[in-house]
Amino acid sequence: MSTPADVQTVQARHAELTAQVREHNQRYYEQDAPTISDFEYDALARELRELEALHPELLTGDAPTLTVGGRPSTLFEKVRHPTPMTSLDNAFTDAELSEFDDKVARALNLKLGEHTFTYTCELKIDGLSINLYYVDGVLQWAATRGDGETGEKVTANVEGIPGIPTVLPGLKGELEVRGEVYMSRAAFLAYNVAAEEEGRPLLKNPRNGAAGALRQKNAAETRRRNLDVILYSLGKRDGVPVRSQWEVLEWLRAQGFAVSEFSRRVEGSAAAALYHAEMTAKRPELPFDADGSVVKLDDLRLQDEAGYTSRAPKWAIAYKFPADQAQTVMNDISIQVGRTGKLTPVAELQPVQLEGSTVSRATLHNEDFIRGLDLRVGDTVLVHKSGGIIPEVLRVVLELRPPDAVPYVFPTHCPVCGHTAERQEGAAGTFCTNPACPAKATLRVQYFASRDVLDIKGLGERLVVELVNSGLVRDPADLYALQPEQIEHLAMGETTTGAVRKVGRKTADKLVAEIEASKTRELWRFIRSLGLPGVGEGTSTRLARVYPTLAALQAATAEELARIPDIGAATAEVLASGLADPDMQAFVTRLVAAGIQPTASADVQTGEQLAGLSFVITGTLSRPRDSLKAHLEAHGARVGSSVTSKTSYLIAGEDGGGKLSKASELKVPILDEAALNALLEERGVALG
Ligand SMILES: NC(=O)c1ccc[n+]([C@@H]2O[C@H](COP(=O)([O-])OP(=O)(O)OC[C@H]3O[C@@H](n4cnc5c(N)ncnc54)[C@H](O)[C@@H]3O)[C@@H](O)[C@H]2O)c1
Ligand SMILES: [Zn+2]
Repeated sequence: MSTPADVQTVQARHAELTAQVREHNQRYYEQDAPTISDFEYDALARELRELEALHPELLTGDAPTLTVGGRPSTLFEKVRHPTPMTSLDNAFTDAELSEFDDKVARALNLKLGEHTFTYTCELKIDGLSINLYYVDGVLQWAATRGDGETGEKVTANVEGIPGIPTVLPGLKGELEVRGEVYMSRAAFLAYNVAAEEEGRPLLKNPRNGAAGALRQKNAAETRRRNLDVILYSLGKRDGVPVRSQWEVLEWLRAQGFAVSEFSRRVEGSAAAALYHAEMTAKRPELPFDADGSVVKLDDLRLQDEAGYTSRAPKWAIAYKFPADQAQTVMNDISIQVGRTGKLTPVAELQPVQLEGSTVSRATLHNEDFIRGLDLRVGDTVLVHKSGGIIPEVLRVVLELRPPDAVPYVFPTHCPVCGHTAERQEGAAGTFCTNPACPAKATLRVQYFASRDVLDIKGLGERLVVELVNSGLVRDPADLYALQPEQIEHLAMGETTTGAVRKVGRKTADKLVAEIEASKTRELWRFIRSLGLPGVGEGTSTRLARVYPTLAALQAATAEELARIPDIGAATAEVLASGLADPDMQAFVTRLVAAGIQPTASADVQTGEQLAGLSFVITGTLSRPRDSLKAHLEAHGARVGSSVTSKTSYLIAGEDGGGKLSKASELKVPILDEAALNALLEERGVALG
């Protein structure tokens, strides 16, 4: 018998949990911005379900335990799913999986212990569900799950995702194909590396990256995230000859849909548990984030017979993986100084096992990241592996904070050289202000020589440290003055017995030859080597298309730079001031004096030499305007009819008229015919 006091606490706890689950649902499904991890969420939802099972009188019709997902966003057109999209119930142990097996038997009125079901086991991909709707074999729309009844139409955002055929020849009637849109770990990590380098916000995790990309209106950003899809089930399926889940997967594959290679058909729930154990072991090396396996009754007829609860099928269960996060103590925060002089804080952790490896450090990105988490030395923290690879601090376990822990004060001086460190306007990072900081010099030279920049073979990290420490090299331009006799006696590393290994004459000769050969690398590599904030491979390539030499780039103004596609006004400002910096000017001058001779970028192909440029033509020229227009367009340029701030050049013949004043007002450079011909020649475009 429960006392009134018990009833009150149960009611209070129920109300509290209901409010929490509702709030986290909204953050997760509607705002794509969860504030707790899935494991913490699952624990809350589970407690709530258990409470409701014990006290069914607490259960109301609008309980979050009975609903699916969140409200569809008003940003998108809404669409009703022909058949509802459901969620999945969870299991966390082998015992719970076996309970599920019994429940299925009961739902089918079979005697316990006298059945062995065939199951199809799949990975539960951590992405966003999608419904693809076809009529007579033609894709009509793609929609998110939304609240299960009504989703958001995101057809344009799935275009270009490999593995979604838009036409299925020979099919009549209605078809719904369901699956998961996700960001692969590789795409996620690549996105974040570029974002960090270019100063854009980082993605929290692949599922967030996919959800954000699918549910937004900027198609360019969606493409940038390189989404993938895996399809795994059918809703309406007029005329599709399948009798089992396994046949559904085979049919989908035969139609050209992207299908998982990790699925398996097994006999009995013990074999399903084995599949789960195998996948748990495989998890760290999967190409995508997965949060469990899904065990589905294979026979579609039996599925129909078993039926659904209000939110999930009775014939399938999500068997969740154990937590991929760990709790540990942060002993200290250390500071690393990077190539740009950026001070990066790093969490020094009490070593902890996480997904098969020992984690003892995690990047903390910058001062704001630490402040956002209110991270203090001595705190207990939750860590996980971002993209399955990079250790990251998720949050502080506040209940375990030592009473004497104080807020972290970010250093005001460079830990390597002792000069002042400052935060720059508009940037998240704090930078060492000493242009001659040895940490910077070493990393700048290492960066310059690295494979993605000048690609100088044989110039390893250790050797660069020696070159900087011996005073031979203070910046990358010094490399070009090196002589073999200066290098041959330097240490290059240790032998297996611990003795110092010298460079030696032969290697020194080879290295000097490699350095010499790098003088004619593609221009974009030299642009990238300048280490301008926010300039990765993409931006370097775009800049190399517009500016034929480093000197031309150096003279670029912010207005000019802002005209280049994908470079915004803010980036243009940062670039222009970076280029105008006296140290940068001196460095470029020294590079040029060292005799570099950059070649046109290899990715510029015939037909693309003028890509990124937009022209307006005015006045009378020596050739017909139409033919000039066609010629420019044939090489990738755009030719507009009126001068705007995005126009790269105004080509002016005799009697240019009003467009000339417009161009000078907007500071658009004006080319006469001779200047145009010079530009074309520079780009390797025939005069036409
Ligand atoms: N962190 C938070 O604040 C928060 C809040 C709400 C929900 N969540 C998380 O969201 C999930 C619960 O949401 P849910 O309702 O989408 O249920 P679910 O993710 O547990 O299961 C249903 C979904 O699994 C997906 N799925 C992936 N692979 C599948 C496969 N092979 N076969 C069938 N389905 C497959 C489908 O999209 C389906 O809709 C949990 O992981 C939960 O932790 C987290
Ligand atoms: Zn310094």
